[in-house]
Amino acid sequence: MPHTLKLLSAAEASSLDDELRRLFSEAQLAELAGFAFASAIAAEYELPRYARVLVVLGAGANGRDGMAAARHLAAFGYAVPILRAWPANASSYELLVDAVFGHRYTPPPRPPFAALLAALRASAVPLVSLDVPSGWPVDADAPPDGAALAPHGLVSLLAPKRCALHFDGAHLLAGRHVPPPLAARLGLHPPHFAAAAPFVRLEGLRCDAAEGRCTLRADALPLPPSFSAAAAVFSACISLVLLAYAVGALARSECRLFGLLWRPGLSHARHRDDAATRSSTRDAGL
Ligand SMILES: NC(=O)C1=CN([C@@H]2O[C@H](COP(=O)(O)OP(=O)(O)OC[C@H]3O[C@@H](n4cnc5c(N)ncnc54)[C@H](O)[C@@H]3O)[C@@H](O)[C@H]2O)[C@@H](O)CC1
Repeated sequence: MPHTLKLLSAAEASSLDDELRRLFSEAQLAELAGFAFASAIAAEYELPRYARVLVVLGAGANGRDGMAAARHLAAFGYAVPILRAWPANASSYELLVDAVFGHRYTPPPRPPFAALLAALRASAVPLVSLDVPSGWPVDADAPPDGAALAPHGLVSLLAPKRCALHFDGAHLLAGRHVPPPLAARLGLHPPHFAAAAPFVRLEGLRCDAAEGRCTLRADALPLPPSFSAAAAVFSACISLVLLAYAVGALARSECRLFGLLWRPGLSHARHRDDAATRSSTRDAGL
């Protein structure tokens, strides 16, 4: 069964924020999102290929979480400098991280952000956006125009936003700190995350803008623990049966090779023949 992802509108994303702010402090939210974002980036943009990273921050919570992600990326071994302005050597970086706007952006961009988005758009360095590609209208039914950012990757936070319908690059989902009862109440329906991973790659994702939904191919998701345990037991049983069969076949072929094939009927017959031979030999006085 394919898994249908819940896509949040800007209003639904804001309600989720309000719920989370009742449960966590701002600092906790930043750390949880920052670590999850950084872990997803590190998995998709591995060291040493993407060692030099430029994280571009906005003034809202998306920028705050981007700052925390930058700190975690630095702890993972990436080189993430702290700069006050767009650097002259931006093209020498190996990865750009867009944490300018999240789901509370309303177009069009005001100065100085219009110039910043244009610089990000013009760069040939791979770009990954956090939660929302900055400048994309969150609830848009149509794909963004040609002047919008075209990120290589998108790491959605907690649930993809509606505009993700129009994104067809590498898509990951980060953050699993929505308590399950709250996720159920909001109908978030998150996919299964592997073990303790704070993110999941949305491989096999198919978004249909006309239907207004994104589905994940069932076989592309990590299996829930109960399924993987059952699968492990099942495959162990199959392996044992095959092994036993192979050992039996090998033993039979070895026996044949040395003329030792044991067949109950045959061995009894031989035994009888031997006994008959012995008694006739005795009778004959030999
Ligand atoms: N850590 C967590 O668990 C959570 C983090 N969240 C993050 O917080 C983000 C939402 O944060 P915010 O509500 O602060 O909003 P944003 O981070 O989207 O930024 C809003 C900021 O951008 C400015 N802005 C909006 N439109 C603009 C325009 N046209 N031109 C110039 N400036 C503009 C606003 O004045 C405000 O300062 C989410 O996208 C997500 O990244 C939230 O989803 C809540 C949960």
